[in-house]
Formats: sequence, structure tokens, C-alpha cells
Amino acid sequence: MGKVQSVALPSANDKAAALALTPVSRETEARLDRYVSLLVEWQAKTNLVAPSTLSHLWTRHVADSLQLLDLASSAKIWVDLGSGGGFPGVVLACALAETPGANVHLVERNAKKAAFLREAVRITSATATVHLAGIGDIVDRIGSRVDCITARALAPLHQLVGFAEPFVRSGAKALFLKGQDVEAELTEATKYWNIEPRLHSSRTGGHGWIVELDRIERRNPSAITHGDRA
Ligand SMILES: C[S@@+](CC[C@H](N)C(=O)[O-])C[C@H]1O[C@@H](n2cnc3c(N)ncnc32)[C@H](O)[C@@H]1O
Repeated sequence: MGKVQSVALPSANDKAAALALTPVSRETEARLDRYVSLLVEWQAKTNLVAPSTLSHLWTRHVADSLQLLDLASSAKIWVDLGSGGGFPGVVLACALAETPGANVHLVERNAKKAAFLREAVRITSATATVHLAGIGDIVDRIGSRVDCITARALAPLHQLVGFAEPFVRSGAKALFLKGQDVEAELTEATKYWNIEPRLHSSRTGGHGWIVELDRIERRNPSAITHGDRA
């Protein structure tokens, strides 16, 4: 007999706590409900989030993503790098679905995860474009009219800054969700880049930080090895 694994599903209490931290409209809540159900369904066959985080998915992942909206309240065109299971990109797309002209570009190189993202966009009717591609290949495809670029759990900060540089040079803001090692990552990043980061502590508690960047200039091009680029 095969072993039956019990999975702790997202709880109503967790959802209530998340929406108290980051309130949304009823329409957005309905879209997020559909997204979370789909994610739980797919999680059985594709690893979209760490299984240990499934029981507090709303606070750990959904609210973590939603908090970015207040830091770029007028942004309409977003690019989420390494979207994986859709954090923060699909959550942002659900919240922006009623905003005229809004679109979220979801960049993901893993075909299975990109398929999940397409299905999530379809069932939520969110306005988003899924790019099955490596980050280095999509800069030209997306074009320069980008208001905000995001990434979560993708790469060390100095690499993220490199990914974001062409967009920020054209006027976008970068918002990176980071963990407790943010100071060390900033120290490393400033070896390669002139940046003036603004740090926001995460509304969802823990040791999370959001790094906000409005300006990126390369400090010493020869210091960046080829392997740092996607
Ligand atoms: C650890 S997951 C994080 C996913 C999501 N952002 C989150 O916070 O839950 C990183 C994701 O980035 C994708 N990824 C890594 N490097 C990439 C690249 N160069 N281009 C596109 N996607 C990439 C991986 O396939 C993976 O799905």
C-alpha cells in the first residue's frame, strides 16, 4: 500500500489575516480564491511553493505579493522575473485586473510552471502575458514601456540589479522581495552598481524586506562576469 501524505491546506484564518494586512476588493478576492484553489490543485503534481508554506499561503505568499502595490500605486505595466507559481506576478495581475491599461508580464523559463501561469491567468481573467523564456531573452520582447519590475526568490541582489538595469534605465522602478540577508546582499551589489536603495520592512512580519530602486548605474562593467547574466 502506498503511503497517503496529508497536506495542510490554506486556512480561512490565514486568509482573513492576509486580507487584514493587505485589503482588496471583492472582485480581486474572488480572483485570488480561484488562483489559490488552482495552485493547491497543481501543487500535488508540480512543486510551485515549498510544501511547508501551503497552510499559510495567504499570509506567506499572497499578502507578501499584494504589499508591493502601495509602493508603485500608479504603475500599470509590470514585469515579474522568475514568476514560478505566480508570486508576486499573478497576485498583482489579479489585483490590477480592473485597472484600464494594466498588464503584468510573467517571465518564467520552466515550461511546466509557465503552463501553470497560463492556466492561472485564464481562470482568474487577470490581464497578464506569460513569457516562457529566460530573462536575458525578453528585454527586447517586452519593450521599454515598463513602470515596475519585480522579483522574489530569484537570485542574489547584484544579479537582480543587472536584470532590472535596462528597464530602470528607461524609467521603471524595481521592487525586490528579499529575506534577512538583505544588508549583505546590498553590500555585494554596491561593488558593481551605483544604487540608492530604499528599504521597506515586510508588512507580513518575519525578516522580509522590499528593496526599492529608481536608479541603477553600472559601476565597473569588467567586474561582472558573463555567468551573472541570464
Ligand atoms: C525559487 S522560484 C521563485 C518563484 C516565485 N517568484 C516565488 O517567489 O514563489 C524561482 C523561479 O525563477 C525561475 N527562473 C530562474 N532563473 C530564471 C531565468 N534566468 N529566466 C527565467 N526564469 C528563471 C525558475 O524556473 C523558478 O520558477
